[in-house]
Amino acid sequence: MLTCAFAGQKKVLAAYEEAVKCGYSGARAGRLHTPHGVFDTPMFMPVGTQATVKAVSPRELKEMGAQIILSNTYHLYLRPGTELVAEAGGLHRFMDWDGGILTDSGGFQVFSLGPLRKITEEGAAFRSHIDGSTQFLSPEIAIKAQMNLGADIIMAFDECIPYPAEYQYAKLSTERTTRWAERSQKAHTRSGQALFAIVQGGMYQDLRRVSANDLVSLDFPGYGIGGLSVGEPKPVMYEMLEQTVPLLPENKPRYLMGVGTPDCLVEAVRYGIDMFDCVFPTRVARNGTAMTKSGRLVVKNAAYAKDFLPIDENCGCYACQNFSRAYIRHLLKADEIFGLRLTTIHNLYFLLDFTKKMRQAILEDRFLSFREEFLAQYCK
Ligand SMILES: CNc1nc2c(CC[C@H]3O[C@@H](OC)[C@H](OC)[C@@H]3O)c3nc(N)[nH]c(=O)c3cc2[nH]1
Ligand SMILES: [Zn+2]
Repeated sequence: MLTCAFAGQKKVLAAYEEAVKCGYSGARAGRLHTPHGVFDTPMFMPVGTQATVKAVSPRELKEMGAQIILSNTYHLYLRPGTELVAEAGGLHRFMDWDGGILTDSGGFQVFSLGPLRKITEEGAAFRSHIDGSTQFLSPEIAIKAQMNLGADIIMAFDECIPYPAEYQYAKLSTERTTRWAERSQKAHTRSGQALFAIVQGGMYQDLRRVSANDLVSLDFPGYGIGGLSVGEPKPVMYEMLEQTVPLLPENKPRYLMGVGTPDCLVEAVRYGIDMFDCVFPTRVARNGTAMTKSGRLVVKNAAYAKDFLPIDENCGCYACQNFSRAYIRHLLKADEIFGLRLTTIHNLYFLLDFTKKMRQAILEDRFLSFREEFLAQYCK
C-alpha cells in the first residue's frame, strides 16, 4: 500500500510503500518516493561529503546501482558556501547527479570538533577546520543551508552525543535536540523536500524512548537514528536499536546514521532499519582494503603480488570483472590513483549489492536464514 502523508501544503515525499515484514524480525523491504525517483530499501547510501563520492564519478555510481548519495552541510557551508551551490542550480546540478541526495545537517561535524566548539540553546559556535574562523550553526541556519543545497531528504540540526556521556548530559542534550528538531521543522519551508528528525538519547534506554516518542509526536516524514556508531560496543548499539525502532512509525523510513560494516547492516535490518550511510567502504578502499563476504582483504599485502584472480570472483563490479589482485596491488604500491579508484568501486558495489541481496531475501521470506549464513562466514 502507498502511504503518503500530506502535512499542510508541504507534500511529504519520503512516502513509504510495500513495507513487508518477515519472520520474527522487523526486517522489511520498502520503496522510498522522492522527487528524483522511487528507491528500494534496505539501501546503502554512498557518502559524498564535499559533493563528490571520493574517486568515483556519478556515471560509475549509477552503474553500480547507487540510488541516494549523501553530502554534508557542515562542509559545503564552509566551502564553497551553500548560496553558491544554490546559484549553480542546487546540488544535483552542481555535481551532475540525478539520483536521490540526502544531506546531513552538520550536527555531527560541529560536535566532533571537540573543545573548539561552544553549544548553547541557540546553536553551536565552532572554529572552521579550513581557516580557523569562528562559525555558528543553529537549526535555522542548518535548514536554510540545506534548502539552498536542495537535497531530496534533509536532516534536522542535532547534537550527536559523544560516547561515553554522563546520564544528565545525555538527558539535557537530548531534550535540546528535540527543541532543535521543532525549530528545524518551523524553519523548513521548501516543499518537495522531506525533513527527517534524528533520535538521540546516548546509550540510555529511557532517554532513547523519550527522544523517539517526542520526535514521533512532532510527525516527521522519516527518522534518523543518531548518536550511534560513535565507539560504543556493537551489542550496545543493537540494544539501543531494540529500544528505539519499535517506537517509530512502521510506514516511515528509518535511517541508521554512520553505519557501517556488513555485519552491522544485517543486524540493523533485522531490527527494522531501512537506510544506511558510512564512510567505511570509501575510506578503507583508499588504504588498499577491499570488503568481501568473508571479511576484509588487504590487497596491498605482499601475499597478492602474484595473485592473478580478481578481488572476488563472484563480484560483478568493474574492478573484479577486469582486473587482478596483482594489478590492483601494483597500482596501490605505486601510488597510482587508478588503484584506489578500483578498490573504491569494488567496496561501494559490494555494499550496494549486499543491501540488494538483503531486500531479495526479505521479499522471498528467507531473511533470517540469509542473515545466519552471512554471519557464519563473515569474520569482523
Ligand atoms: C560514523 N558514525 C556516525 N556518523 C554519524 C553521523 C553522520 C556523520 C556525517 O559525517 C560524514 O561522514 C563522516 C557524512 O557526511 C555526509 C555523514 O553524514 C551523524 N550525523 C548527525 N547529524 N547526527 C548523529 O547523531 C550522527 C551520528 C553518527 N555516527
Ligand atoms: Zn568487485
